[in-house]
Amino acid sequence: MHKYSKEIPFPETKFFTSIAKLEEKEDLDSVQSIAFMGRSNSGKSSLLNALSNHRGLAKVSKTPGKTKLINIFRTKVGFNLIDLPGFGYSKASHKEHKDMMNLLEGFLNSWKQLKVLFILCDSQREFPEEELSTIEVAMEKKIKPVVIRTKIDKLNQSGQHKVRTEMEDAMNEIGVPFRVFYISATTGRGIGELREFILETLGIQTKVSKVEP
Ligand SMILES: Nc1nc2c(ncn2[C@@H]2O[C@H](COP(=O)(O)OP(=O)(O)OP(=O)(O)O)[C@@H](O)[C@H]2O)c(=O)[nH]1
Ligand SMILES: [Mg+2]
Repeated sequence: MHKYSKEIPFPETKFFTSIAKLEEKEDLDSVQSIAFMGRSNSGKSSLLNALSNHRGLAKVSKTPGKTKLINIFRTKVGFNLIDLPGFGYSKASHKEHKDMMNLLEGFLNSWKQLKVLFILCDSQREFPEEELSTIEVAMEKKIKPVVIRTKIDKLNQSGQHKVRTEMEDAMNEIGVPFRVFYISATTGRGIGELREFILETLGIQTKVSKVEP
């Protein structure tokens, strides 16, 4: 049994593989998995790097639509961190958007050991209806949906307050509470708390055993 402290929780997260289609998944979904979905440019790859404390792990880009494949990273304790392709970037055609949404839906339908679906949304943007429906879809499928409002460093106090209110309204709209994290991959805000949540949800022991003096 690996024992991690909260401060250094995902050491040795490594790139495992990429797949373009769900038909290629074979038994990749036989270990516990958490996935990150969200619009292009919402900060999925940046968050993965911040969580694993590994700057160059997932490719970060100023050009939206960088991550087109399902990128699978694996931690030493054997769980998958999945960087899903971003959707909804302006240059994508209608067909590309549809294909991407089908891929994401197929993912939710077929990935066996998916424990948490993180839905990322840039704090500077309004929370979209499509993401709200995704929360409901995940709940129906008994996958825990968790919203992550990213790039919180870009907002002042009143802006942050507005984002919190927006999420309260979203919960009222669907009538079921869900967990929300407010994070910044740039300053590290909320990252520790998020790590703790992930490890607890996956049942991975977070306490480091005391070494005898
Ligand atoms: N200020 C700030 N910028 C951020 C933060 N997280 C990401 N960014 C920036 O946002 C842009 C997009 O980040 P990515 O992590 O590549 O976004 P993505 O969701 O993986 O995008 P796709 O791969 O296109 O789907 C980059 O320019 C990042 O540097 C953050 O917490 N704060
Ligand atoms: Mg990306």
